[in-house]
Amino acid sequence: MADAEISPAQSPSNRLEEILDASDRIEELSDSENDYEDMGSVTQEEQANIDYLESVRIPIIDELKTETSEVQDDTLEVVLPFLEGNPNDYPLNIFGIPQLQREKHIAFLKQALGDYPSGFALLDASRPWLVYWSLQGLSALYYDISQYRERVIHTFSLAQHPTGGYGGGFGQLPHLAATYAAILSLAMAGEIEAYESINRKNMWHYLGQMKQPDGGFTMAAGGEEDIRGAFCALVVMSLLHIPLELPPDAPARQHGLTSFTDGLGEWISKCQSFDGGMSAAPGNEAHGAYAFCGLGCLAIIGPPKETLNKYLNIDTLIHWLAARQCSPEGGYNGRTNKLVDGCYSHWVGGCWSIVEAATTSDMWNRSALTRYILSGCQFKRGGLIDKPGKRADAYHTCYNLAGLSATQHTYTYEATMQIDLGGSALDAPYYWKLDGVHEEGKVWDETDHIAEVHPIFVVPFKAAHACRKYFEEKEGF
Ligand SMILES: CC(C)=CCC/C(C)=C/CC/C(C)=C/COP(=O)(O)OP(=O)(O)O
Ligand SMILES: [Zn+2]
Repeated sequence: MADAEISPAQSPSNRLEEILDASDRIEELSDSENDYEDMGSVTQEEQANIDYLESVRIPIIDELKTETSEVQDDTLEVVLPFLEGNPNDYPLNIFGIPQLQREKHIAFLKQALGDYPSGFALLDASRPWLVYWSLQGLSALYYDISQYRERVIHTFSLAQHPTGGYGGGFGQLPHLAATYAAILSLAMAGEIEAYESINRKNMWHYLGQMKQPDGGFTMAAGGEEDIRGAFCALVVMSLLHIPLELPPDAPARQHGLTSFTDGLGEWISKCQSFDGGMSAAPGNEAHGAYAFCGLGCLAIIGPPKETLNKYLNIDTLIHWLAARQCSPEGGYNGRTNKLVDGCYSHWVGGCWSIVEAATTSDMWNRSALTRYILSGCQFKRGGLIDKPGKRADAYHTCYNLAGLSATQHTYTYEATMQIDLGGSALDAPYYWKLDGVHEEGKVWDETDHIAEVHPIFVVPFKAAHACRKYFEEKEGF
């Protein structure tokens, strides 16, 4: 037999080859062992070979383990029992998958809108997010949120900064993430009182301060410039019908920029990484949450078919997005070599509607994602989670449900007017239409049905549409 001693100088690929050889030979020999058994004998030499190969195979596999592969093994150990069985003992849908625990999730999100113990003071700056995640999660579950209208208006009237934009609460400096969550919450709460609580003129000036000479946006004055900034700003501008023209006091004007969209597509283009994904800022590691921000932003600037083709390499993007869907888990991870997590059901799963509006095909495994969410991400006491063993929170509840909604619906983008890429009126709220319920290969039944979620604004369609319409019909600020 060839010398199978493992030399430390061997490359991992040589070792891998050796494992595969060893495995093949063990299989061959095992087969022949069965044949010999049938014939009533197995040679001593064959048995020695089997024993030897078994003894070298295990150490080689151990040596190839890395920190990442071990965490991945640990993840499979917790996820697989949920995919193969029903450890939470939930009733099953007609496809044998745990049913959506709608009432428990509603109760969890209602609680998330209530009071918090003092230890949660650290989350104070994220208060707008807690409101948004909870309201959007409830809406996705078909729960009527109108009872929260007054509270939402009150909360955000206090969090609105006198110079524009929103902070985490009264007296806090404005931040684009808080501003994004506040505007989406107010759009969901709806009606004139909510819309009129927003100081749009100050918002225009505030956003003007965030616009950078290179085309991107910072998250706060003097803060980091990243793709979240661009997405948050464009979502707010589109929903509030903020003028595209930069305000006179915008610092970017001193660098020759006149419009909020000047240089924006080019800046987002630079965020596409070498592997096809999208990163927070040019040159960084690609991540699913940033991919959604980048694609969402391009889909607001103009029709995805035009903007994605103009600014991105769609082929490598599709390759990278598809590679985020984990096997055998079925859910998505956020970046290469990382773990499956229920929130990426939206951040990555939600990218497909935009990509499919620019291409045509159906390129992801909706039923595998559904299985992961329903089997692995429902917390026993309500709310949804990252993966089995984790605790529920409003963030994971909102984005698991948004991802589940994406698996169940198809959308179309129909621009009814010709849009100039450099100077559109950011009309995206009008152009996305619900195409229908996705039935092919479905593993969810009526008890698991989730409301449609706007593919870009991640609120109910009617909330995005009504808010934009209100401001479009209003004269001046
Ligand atoms: C609209 C808006 C403001 C969007 C922001 C979206 C968002 C969730 C950004 C987080 C991105 C990020 C690098 C997570 C890594 O976390 P990790 O290292 O804990 O997780 P991982 O291992 O899954 O990458
Ligand atoms: Zn997560």
